[in-house]
Amino acid sequence: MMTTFDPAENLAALIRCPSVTPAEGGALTTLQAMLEPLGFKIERPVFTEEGTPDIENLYARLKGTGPHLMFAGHTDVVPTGDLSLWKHPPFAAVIENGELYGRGAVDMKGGIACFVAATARYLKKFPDRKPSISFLITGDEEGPAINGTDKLLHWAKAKGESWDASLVGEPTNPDRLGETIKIGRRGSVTGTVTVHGTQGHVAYPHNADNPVRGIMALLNSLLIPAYDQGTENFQATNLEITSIDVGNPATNVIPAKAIASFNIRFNDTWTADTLQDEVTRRLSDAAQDNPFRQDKSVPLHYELQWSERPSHVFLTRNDKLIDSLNDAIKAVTGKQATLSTSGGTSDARFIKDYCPVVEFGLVGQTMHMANERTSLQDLENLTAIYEKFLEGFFA
Ligand SMILES: N[C@@H](CCC[C@H](NC(=O)CCC(=O)O)C(=O)O)C(=O)O
Ligand SMILES: [Zn+2]
Ligand SMILES: [Zn+2]
Repeated sequence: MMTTFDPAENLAALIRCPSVTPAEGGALTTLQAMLEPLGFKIERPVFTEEGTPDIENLYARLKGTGPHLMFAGHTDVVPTGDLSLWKHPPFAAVIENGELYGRGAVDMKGGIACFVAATARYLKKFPDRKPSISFLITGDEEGPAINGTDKLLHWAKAKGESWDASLVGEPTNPDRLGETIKIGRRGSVTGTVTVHGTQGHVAYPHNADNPVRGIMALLNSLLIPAYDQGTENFQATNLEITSIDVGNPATNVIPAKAIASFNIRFNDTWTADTLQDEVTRRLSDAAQDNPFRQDKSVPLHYELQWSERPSHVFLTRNDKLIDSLNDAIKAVTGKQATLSTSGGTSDARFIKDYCPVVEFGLVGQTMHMANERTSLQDLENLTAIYEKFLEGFFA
């Protein structure tokens, strides 16, 4: 039987499972082995959808009386990237100088490890209480997120489950534990622009049509002017160009086409639809008025494609939940957390339709990077915060 009181041991066991989306990698089995001895009943539904990988998920349920708290998160992790950049192998869970290294250490196997340790400690401290707790954990958050939390919530509700509150353990703190609670997230859309030109000799550009000249003006129009100045609850909308590709190894050939991808994180000035309309309009205007193209008699030939389903902007602010979480944070760290909607999106966007939800986890500085790591002290403190939160929730 696993001992689950130590968050660092829990995290090390989870990190040793190479669960890069969509692989389960043993992570859910390891979590199951931690939760079963605590009295949880475990189910492992697999969801499928054409065109996406099958995904394993886990729903663990401790039936009790009173309100029902859902701990939510994901065991899948992003790829390691270049292994030579890692000080320690990404799935070895090495501890050095009080820090535990490994892919998923903060995003977000660390949060799950602390959920488990806090629950184990709480149950030991109050053996006569019968709290109602569930773990809703997916293996598809970092990927398309189609066979994960969204379907798991629907599946559990269809079985008669309902929740009074949810705590998501994503790494919400930028620098220090206790700084930030997330109360919503920006939206996200991803697009690709392809400009078709005419390949030719670089010394005879009049016989060719250079698509790089075309795409420069299109991309410029996507960056300037700014989309907005930010709103009460959200940062300004931001577009990042993530790739520009012409597939051209030669220095004396004008390429036939240029392809660029971009991602926009947007605030509540926009919906995904209105933002996509704005992008379409900007591209159309820039295609007609392009200072870089020499022969403007031929219209610029380009196409725009949207990839993935958009993530919508949302707010989850629930003052009662925030106050009780802040009480726990203050008791452990002495800090009063500020409320934020910055950073990436999260599965709270699905949970908010079922119950009040709040997000709080480790320090996220190294998430998705080489040498992802967390301090052991933060793991202890986060466990203490979650335990205090449980005490308040079930008081
Ligand atoms: N591609 C997926 C969702 C991807 C979610 C991902 N979230 C994070 O990295 C969390 C970071 C944070 O907590 O700030 C993202 O924002 O890209 C989909 O579209 O469904
Ligand atoms: Zn995450
Ligand atoms: Zn992530």
